[in-house]
Amino acid sequence: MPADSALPPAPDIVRSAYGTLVVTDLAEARHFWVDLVGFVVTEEDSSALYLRGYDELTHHNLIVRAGPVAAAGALGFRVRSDSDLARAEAYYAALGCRTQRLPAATVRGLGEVVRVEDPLGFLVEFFASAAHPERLQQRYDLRRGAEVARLDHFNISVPDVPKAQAYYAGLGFGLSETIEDEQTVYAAWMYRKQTVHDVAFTGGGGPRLHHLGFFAHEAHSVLRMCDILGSLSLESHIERGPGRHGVSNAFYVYLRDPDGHRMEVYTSDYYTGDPDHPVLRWSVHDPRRRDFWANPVVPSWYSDASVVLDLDEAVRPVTELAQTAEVTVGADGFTAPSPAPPE
Ligand SMILES: O=S(=O)(O)c1ccc(O)c(O)c1
Ligand SMILES: [Fe+2]
Repeated sequence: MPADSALPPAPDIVRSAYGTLVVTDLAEARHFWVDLVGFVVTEEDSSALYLRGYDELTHHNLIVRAGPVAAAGALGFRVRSDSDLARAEAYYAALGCRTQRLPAATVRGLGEVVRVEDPLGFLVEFFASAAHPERLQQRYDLRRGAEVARLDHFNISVPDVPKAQAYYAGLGFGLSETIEDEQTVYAAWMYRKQTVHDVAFTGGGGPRLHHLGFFAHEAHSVLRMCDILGSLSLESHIERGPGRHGVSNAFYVYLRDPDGHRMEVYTSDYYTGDPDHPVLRWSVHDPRRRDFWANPVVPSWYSDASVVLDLDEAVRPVTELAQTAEVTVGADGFTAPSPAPPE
């Protein structure tokens, strides 16, 4: 990767805005994401759903589209202006990445989009303009399920966390929290909007999408989501939690959709907008880091993630973890952690 100084200016990314999931049964997926979780349908046709949360003022936070293999498609970032689309093309070309400029409305509800295979192997899309559907922020009468407000973050599984951290730092992302020891950074959380993260890295085989994090305003929405699934004997969709994260301080639950794609209902993290915002570094030996009450992290949360597509819709090969695995070191409630080093 060329030194940052040799690169043209990076696009000005405002926030993580939408994820794209390929599902093998669209009707089954619609039941999960719309009927159960409660997303609003902005538009739909026989091949795709365009879904948004109740706070989202652009066209969608999630595209769910039918395909032969369950996989993650593009991760969508909002950029500040149209000129950032040209910046994105030049920036990624200088990184040696394949890019495409898509005419307006190629991605439903958006203006022109620059689609890129990024250096970590993920498909990302940059958009500056979007349609504004009906504003639903105060339509409490319509809210259902987890009452999802908007997309909050992408969590990606990567074989080399420091490489991912350096790449996103080059895009101007701030660092809010890490999990580390003297030898390794096991996970990191980075942001453009002024909260804990727009993107986070989980050490593991990659490129894979670990989860899409969706913000809800109230902790009771996390609990209500779990109660709804229990009432319907669909508790198998609940993978991890509910609980309180150590990192981010958010209250959370993780669900798996019918194809195994992971989503998080996430609420109550914190502000990171000051220029000197200090990084919070967690010891990998601290059992409270991933669940503040030290409830165990289930093994599947570390092992499972969604494969990702490239510009040609082919599934990307997965490179195995290239650093020490957190589960072999950390206190996760299911492995005997190695003794903490002497103080
Ligand atoms: O499990 S962690 O506390 O590390 C965590 C923190 C924030 C997240 O969004 C997440 O998915 C996981
Ligand atoms: Fe998350």
